[in-house]
Amino acid sequence: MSREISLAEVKKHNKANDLWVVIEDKVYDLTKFKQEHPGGEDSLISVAGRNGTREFLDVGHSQEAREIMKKFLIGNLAAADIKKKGAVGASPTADDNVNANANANATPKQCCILH
Ligand code: HEM
Repeated sequence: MSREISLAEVKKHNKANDLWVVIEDKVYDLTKFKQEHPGGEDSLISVAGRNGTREFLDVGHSQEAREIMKKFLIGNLAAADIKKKGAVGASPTADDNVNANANANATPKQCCILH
């Protein structure tokens, strides 16, 4: 179950009879589940082909619901699409800093006599 699926791919499955949803960076095929969903078909159709994490969490789904959803997991949201979502306020990681320092040490100091 480690298939990577892009958001663009998820968007193609945005219909009642072809219904994929992203929840917490995982992709679910809920086409067959929608008739069984205690919250009704319409709620799932309303998030078809997109990220439904907020809607899913707003309901406060039970642990039982979380068990059921595992059966419909088809893959993980592609890393590139996860990053896009969380890009706000991004700061350099510790690794970036280590590399920056390493480079600073490795590179001879520039002469500023012309500036
Ligand atoms: C794989 C995904 C999902 C599964 C397995 C699932 C399962 C369930 C289950 C078992 C319940 C009964 C209450 C509970 O046990 O929490 C429920 C209720 C409900 N679900 Fe979902 N659900 C899923 C996704 C969603 C999404 C994406 C939405 C909204 C867009 C949604 C909206 C609702 C609503 C509105 C209820 C009714 C809550 C109530 O009656 O108070 N569900 N769901």
